[in-house]
Amino acid sequence: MSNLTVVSAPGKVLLTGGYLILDRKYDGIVVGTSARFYTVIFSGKNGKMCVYSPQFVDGEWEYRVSWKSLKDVGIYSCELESTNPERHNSFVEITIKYSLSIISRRKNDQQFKEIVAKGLDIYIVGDNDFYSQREQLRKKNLPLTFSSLKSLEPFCKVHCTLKKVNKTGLGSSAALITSLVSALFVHFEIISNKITETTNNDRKLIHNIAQFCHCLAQGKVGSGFDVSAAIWGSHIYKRFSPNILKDVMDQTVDISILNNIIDPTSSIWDNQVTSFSLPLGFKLLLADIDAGSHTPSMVGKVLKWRKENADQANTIWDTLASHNTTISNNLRELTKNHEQDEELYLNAIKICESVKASEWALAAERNPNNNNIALFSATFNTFQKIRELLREMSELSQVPIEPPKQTKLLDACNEIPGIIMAGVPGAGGYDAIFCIGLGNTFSSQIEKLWDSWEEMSVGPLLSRESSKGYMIEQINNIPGLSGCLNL
Ligand SMILES: Nc1ncnc2c1ncn2[C@@H]1O[C@H](COP(=O)(O)OP(=O)(O)O)[C@@H](O)[C@H]1O
Ligand SMILES: C[C@@](O)(CCOP(=O)(O)OP(=O)(O)O)CC(=O)O
Repeated sequence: MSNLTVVSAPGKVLLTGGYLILDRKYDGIVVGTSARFYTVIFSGKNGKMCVYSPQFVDGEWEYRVSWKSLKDVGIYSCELESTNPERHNSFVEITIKYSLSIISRRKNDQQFKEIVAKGLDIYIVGDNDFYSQREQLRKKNLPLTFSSLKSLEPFCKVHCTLKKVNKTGLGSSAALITSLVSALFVHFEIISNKITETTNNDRKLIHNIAQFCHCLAQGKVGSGFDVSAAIWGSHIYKRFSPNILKDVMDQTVDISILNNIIDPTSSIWDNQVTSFSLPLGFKLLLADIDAGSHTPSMVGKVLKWRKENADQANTIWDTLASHNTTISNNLRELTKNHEQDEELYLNAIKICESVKASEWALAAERNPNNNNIALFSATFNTFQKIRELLREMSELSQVPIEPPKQTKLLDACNEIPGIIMAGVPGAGGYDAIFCIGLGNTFSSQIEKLWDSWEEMSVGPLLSRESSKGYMIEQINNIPGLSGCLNL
């Protein structure tokens, strides 16, 4: 068994399907980000489970591990007792407790007990993009730009506690839990430590456990798209039935029952992962807006409105779903077209990257032999219709999903040549925007627009799309990782 394990998991952006994906009838496009969480595990020495998040003030938790024997012979549940009862990180505690309990069920051997008895040192860090870097840049007198962000050290300190940190909405808890579960399962050799040998059942096992831990830590069974992105990277997501986890959402759950439920061969899991990634030449840019919205209360209000206005809501939901499907079909067709005739496809990108999307229909007429241009134009128009419906939802439910201030900013982004989709990710609100453009020339113009936008403070993020899910890493291949662990 190796003494050192490193596993990373990506953040997420929900491009289509906000609110709809809470309902198993609908799906949505979720993309993985290049921003990742890293869990690093070393075999310990002092018999304790020590967890360090060096980016944070007070980011240290120390636990004594004990095993509670359950009714059947050989079934143990792991108990963690904090050596400092004033410090708690329930997301981390729940994840370690249930991961070790399930590992013990699957690896009831001497070696496992010896390793746990020695203790573990666990380090958790997230790429800078997960947390707002405005304060760091202000302290260094740097403007809020891509190049200032690039000048920050990797995994830089945020100078505050985890409770106070401003998150950017990339799904820190899902990426953290997924990287922690998978690192523990790799460390104890339940799943292979070679990414090339990772089987689909390995991913399913980690997925099921991470969904359970995330739901328990959040105190509710959510749609789970963020954990799914951390496991599989970009894909088209259809949720699992909430009933699968409803009855085990309890800290006193019987581990043998839980172990059966999370088993990858269990037929109860009905989530669907359809492979998807952005077509070649598409580039995703993200920005965090210094305003903030409270997602859970927005979700609660939208769902209440839907319940009270079922007919009207179902028409909007179904129309949105059909537009969302058009977007994913178009993008998948474009990927196929690129594979079949690269020259024609690249030519379409070249033509469209220097023209505003509202003029692509004309370009398509002028180039009738290149149907990629018509597909770009149709994708832009369909996404505009999706935005219209989200604004209608906003008005009817009185929830600012795409509020007027965001509309103004997104419309300005669409004026830049090459932009094919500009929208509010996930639940929407004032938190964030995304832009997807063709080719390379739009990035600098978007940066200028965001920098000069006066109505709101638009903070670019460095993340791009990365279609990969969780990965087993070598510590020295990740710039800045070993340095930030203060080893
Ligand atoms: N770097 C980190 N180290 C340890 N725990 C973390 C870290 N980042 C996030 N967390 C855990 O995730 C929780 C945040 O979860 P949540 O509010 O659901 O955020 P998000 O919407 O980003 O997923 C924190 O309270 C903490 O328990
Ligand atoms: C409304 C939703 O469908 C999408 C919310 O997406 P966000 O990306 O906005 O979520 P948070 O990370 O919780 O802020 C609710 C859900 O599916 O959980």
